[in-house]
Amino acid sequence: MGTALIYDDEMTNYKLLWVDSICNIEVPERLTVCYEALMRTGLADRCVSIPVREATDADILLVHSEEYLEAVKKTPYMTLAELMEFTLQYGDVYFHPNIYHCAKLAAGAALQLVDSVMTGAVRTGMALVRPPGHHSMRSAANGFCVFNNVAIAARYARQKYGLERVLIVDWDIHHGQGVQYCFEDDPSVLYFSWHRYEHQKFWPNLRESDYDTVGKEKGAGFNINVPWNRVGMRNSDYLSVFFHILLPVAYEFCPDLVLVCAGFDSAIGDPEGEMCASPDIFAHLTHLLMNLAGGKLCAVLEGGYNLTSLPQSVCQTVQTLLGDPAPPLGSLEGPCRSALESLHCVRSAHKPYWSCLKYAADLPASESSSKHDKLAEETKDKAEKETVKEEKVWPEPQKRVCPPVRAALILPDNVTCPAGCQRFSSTEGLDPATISKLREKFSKDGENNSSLTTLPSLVALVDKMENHEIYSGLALVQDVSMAMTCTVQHAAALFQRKTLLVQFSGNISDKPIGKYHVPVCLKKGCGDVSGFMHAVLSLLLPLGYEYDPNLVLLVRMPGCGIWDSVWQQLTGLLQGLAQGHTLILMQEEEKPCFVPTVSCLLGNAAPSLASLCAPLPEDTEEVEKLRYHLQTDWKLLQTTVSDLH
Ligand SMILES: CC(O)(O)NCCCCN
Ligand SMILES: [Zn+2]
Repeated sequence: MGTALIYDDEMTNYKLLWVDSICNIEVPERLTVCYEALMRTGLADRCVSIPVREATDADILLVHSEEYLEAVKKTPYMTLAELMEFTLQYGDVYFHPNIYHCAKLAAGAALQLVDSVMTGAVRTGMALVRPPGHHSMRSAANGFCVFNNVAIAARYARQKYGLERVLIVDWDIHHGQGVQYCFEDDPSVLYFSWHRYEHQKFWPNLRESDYDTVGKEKGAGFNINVPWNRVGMRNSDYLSVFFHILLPVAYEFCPDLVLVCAGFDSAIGDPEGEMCASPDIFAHLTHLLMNLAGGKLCAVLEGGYNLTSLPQSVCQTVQTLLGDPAPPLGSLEGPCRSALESLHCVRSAHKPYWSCLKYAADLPASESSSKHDKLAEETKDKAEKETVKEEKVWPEPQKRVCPPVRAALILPDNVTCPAGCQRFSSTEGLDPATISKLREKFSKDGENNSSLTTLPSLVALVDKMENHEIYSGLALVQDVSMAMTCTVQHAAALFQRKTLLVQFSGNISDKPIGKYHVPVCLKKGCGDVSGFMHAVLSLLLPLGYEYDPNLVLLVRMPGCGIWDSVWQQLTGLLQGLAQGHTLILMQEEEKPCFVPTVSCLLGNAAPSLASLCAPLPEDTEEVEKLRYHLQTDWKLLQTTVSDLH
């Protein structure tokens, strides 16, 4: 299924009409540079273009009050002086005779996106809109926002499609307090936001933007605030929060739909965020959310004020929605101390509400309230001394080209090759010496068992992945451990190759734990979905991202007992690594589950898991023990400040 792109240049037809040094960054060019970039790169043509529509009064009243709507309705007829007067009652926002019209289009665009995803016309999509929405409240415009586009979309989706659970991920660098207020007592909408906070010294300076605001009454636990108390956060800081807070909670919440407040002022170069995450991080943030809710993901533009990193980030997001391989992120160095403090505080604040955080560490002693206020005082003094904003530079994101063959399969002759895949058996390009060497190395006691015949094809397949002719592969073989040994040895022999080998077997590994050997023994083996997903999200993914392999080898030993649904989630998630070069080895008898596996290799979303229950205590302790043991080597495994040595 396709990816929707919703945009209309009518939303560029309003702008600031007077001098205002706060609002002057919210310019029409924000939309035009994004749309032009999507056109120039050919990404727009690959999307399904869905027209905008005006949100109706009923749509807007899902979130806003009648008096507010009536007041905004008067703005098209106001003189300049009246517009300025009208604006004064709100914070950090401006009005224009045409902004009401554009605000209806922005909200309507989000609703069109929800409709096209929920009706199955497309699987995912992005709405390029302005004015943004996540600061606007029931009866107030705020922070360049007039109507709360995403909050309206969430209410609309729940009402029209009877959804039980909606996840809102707000990666804009500002706290969407309007969204928080809207759903803070509502357990059916989980709102996650990270935001520049600097101990309340950054706009909108709200005490309730801190990590200890977790939601009210029935909504307790369903509001997650991650404050960034320093600027300069990088890719590792963002990924740590996804691996150790958002993803475990999101999988436990098990949403029917994912809405993203896609603000890109969290990217490097933005004057508001002053962060250092590269535009291609949004390819990974998007990818990591795409296997939730059966892939139903709607991204709606919020902020983003650097006219270079904004379009780059938008293109990275759309290209991932289209299924192109995620770019390599280069060396990740682990979260900085301040990010680790925030991570630690958020996990401990939400410990009572989420079983995946049941074993999270308690609040660090330093977070006692007196320390909290003192720190706020200190930071205020520092923040008041106007710091000069240095000009940031960053490399143009790397071109992401999808290899001509999306999935190559090595199959026994009697197994049909599913549509969209290519049967692979050629050993062309392999010199005979290699083939005979494989034979003598792997043939046991002379018998010429047929699994020998697949080895040269496997070697040839790895070579074609190496030079990006093939995206991913799968082999149904007779002897999976021989195939594994051969593949690992060959891949290791290739220049500069790092192979992440993930092996699923029923029996316990005897080799000791090491930096490059991590046996995870779960009490019920791969059969326990929540224990398994816990290990994948908080151990395997961080390890894999930090290792940054060129190849991911997934080996399913016979009788490992892994559930197909979990196997598909894993296959989907791991395609964020190695530019999607995933090679799967399975025993021939496992034929029944190879078609759903192939579906994930083809970029289709994995089916949603059921809501995860608590992992077994033994399994959580096993994962925590491994994490603790390995985090000196692998910094992305850290989750508490005490982890810093
Ligand atoms: C949409 C948004 O979050 O980027 N708006 C930021 C407003 C900043 C006002 N100082
Ligand atoms: Zn913002």
